[in-house]
Amino acid sequence: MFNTKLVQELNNAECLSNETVSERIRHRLTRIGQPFLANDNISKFIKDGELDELRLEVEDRMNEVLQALVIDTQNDHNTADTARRVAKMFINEVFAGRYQDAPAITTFPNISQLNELMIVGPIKVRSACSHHLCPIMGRVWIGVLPNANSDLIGLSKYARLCDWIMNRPQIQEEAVVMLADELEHRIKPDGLAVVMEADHFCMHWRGIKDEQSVMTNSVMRGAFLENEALRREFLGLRKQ
Ligand SMILES: Nc1nc2c(ncn2[C@@H]2O[C@H](COP(=O)(O)OP(=O)(O)OP(=O)(O)O)[C@@H](O)[C@H]2O)c(=O)[nH]1
Repeated sequence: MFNTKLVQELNNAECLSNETVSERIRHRLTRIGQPFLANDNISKFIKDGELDELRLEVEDRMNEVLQALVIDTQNDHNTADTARRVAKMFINEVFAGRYQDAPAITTFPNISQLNELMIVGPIKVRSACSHHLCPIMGRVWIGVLPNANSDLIGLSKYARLCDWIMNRPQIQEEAVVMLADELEHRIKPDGLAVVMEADHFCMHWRGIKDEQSVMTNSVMRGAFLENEALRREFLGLRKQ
């Protein structure tokens, strides 16, 4: 049961407090025990206008990071505006999948009762690893085995969903599972397969500096798990 008096009191307390916007949002999340890990979406907890405030707060803190790196942002024309650019990039672009609602996905009934394997890909994916915030660049293939009761979604929506999931700090193993969960929930197919193949710049650019290695992982659900021939067909067609 919604306690309107309590909600009102909490809203009043928020208005009166000196909290920063990130503290306000964090308190809303912790109050109800909602996780806010790097690859969680928290859009439902952000009120109108607060994303602009959040961007300004990230800009301030990014400026502090640059100060701590002993970069003279006052006199260096190249970095004078870097904090603002980075904050905008994090909130509006590369981590937007944390702060924005899921893309609108129209579903269509499976009138023709399609029950054949369908493959979409390669879909280009871009993300950043949760450990170093270095880029991850890769490709995804999705296999769907619909049934008569499945909902069909438009082709472009596979790429939009990938974008939404990957525009967060991620690790690849969790990203494929998140993507599979979203697709399964929306399409309700008999089988679902997701394969991701990605370059991790935390390995290429820094650290071990291995240019060659690529990580490939997959999630197989339903018919793709039970039916080896179907799985082989999907993996074979993906290679082509
Ligand atoms: N399993 C997994 N590991 C990842 C992913 N992205 C980056 N990593 C790895 O995460 C690890 C972080 O390891 P740490 O040992 O804590 O960090 P580090 O000392 O900077 O590691 P080095 O990269 O070996 O220098 C590194 O081995 C990365 O290569 C991912 O998507 N999945």
